[in-house]
Amino acid sequence: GACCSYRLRDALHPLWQSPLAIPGGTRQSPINIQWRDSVYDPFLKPLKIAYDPTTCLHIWNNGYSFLVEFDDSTDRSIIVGGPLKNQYRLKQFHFHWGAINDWGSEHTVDCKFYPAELHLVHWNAVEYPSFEEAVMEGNGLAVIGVFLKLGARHKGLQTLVDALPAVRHKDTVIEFDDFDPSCLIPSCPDYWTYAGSLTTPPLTESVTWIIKKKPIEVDEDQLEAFRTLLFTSDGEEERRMVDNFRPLQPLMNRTVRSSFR
Ligand SMILES: NS(=O)(=O)c1ccc2oc(NC(=O)c3ccccc3)nc2c1
Ligand SMILES: [Zn+2]
Repeated sequence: GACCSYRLRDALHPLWQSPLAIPGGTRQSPINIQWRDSVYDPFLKPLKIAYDPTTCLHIWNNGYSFLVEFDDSTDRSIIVGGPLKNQYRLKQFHFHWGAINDWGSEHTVDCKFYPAELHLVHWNAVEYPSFEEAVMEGNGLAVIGVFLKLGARHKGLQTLVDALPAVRHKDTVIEFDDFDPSCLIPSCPDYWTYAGSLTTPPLTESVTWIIKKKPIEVDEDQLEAFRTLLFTSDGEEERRMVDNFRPLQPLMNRTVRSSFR
């Protein structure tokens, strides 16, 4: 493959005892985005993002990452347009990161890792009654991926970082309200999009991925704050929450489209 031997790394990857391949898996994520192989699609619309900060509920450490969850009982926080035929409701957002700045993202661009990657997870509430139903359907989910790169301190991220000590251990949760995650999304409209899957169990092939071309900048202290979280519960032997990203998966019979020339 372009950057690495997928299967073996996936099968051996400590974090996910995933089978060598998902039975019949033809659209697994993450993937390497080879810029020159992506195909400009002039019919792709701009992505419209409309989040209501009052739908923000809480932050919790689920033992894989830390998630900020939203009230998805109405259409108050949605995305529409882009490659999507329906509007999708925001369910949660979370991050993936490395032990050091040389790696951490799930997707790569021309085989380059970023130190972290943000995922904003949405579900198709037009066609399905719940997230749990949508997660089983090919067009059930839409995840916006945003790369984080080392640079200037990110003011919007800092409110999140300040809350992390309270969710250091697995299965801890704190109330978190009035946060608008659109402050974490670059204003540049350019994105790549492809048909993929969840990158942690259940690994279902239900995700339309929308990967922003431009990264956001965060500083070293903010990345280090992510690395103070733990995979383990209070009282267990501490294991630092780092390298919570899945190995690259084969592109197989897929094309990555770009919204930009
Ligand atoms: N790295 S990923 O591909 O974005 C990814 C991977 C696996 C995921 O499982 C869930 N489940 C919920 O959010 C959920 C939240 C509340 C209730 C039920 C499910 N979201 C995921 C996103
Ligand atoms: Zn993720």
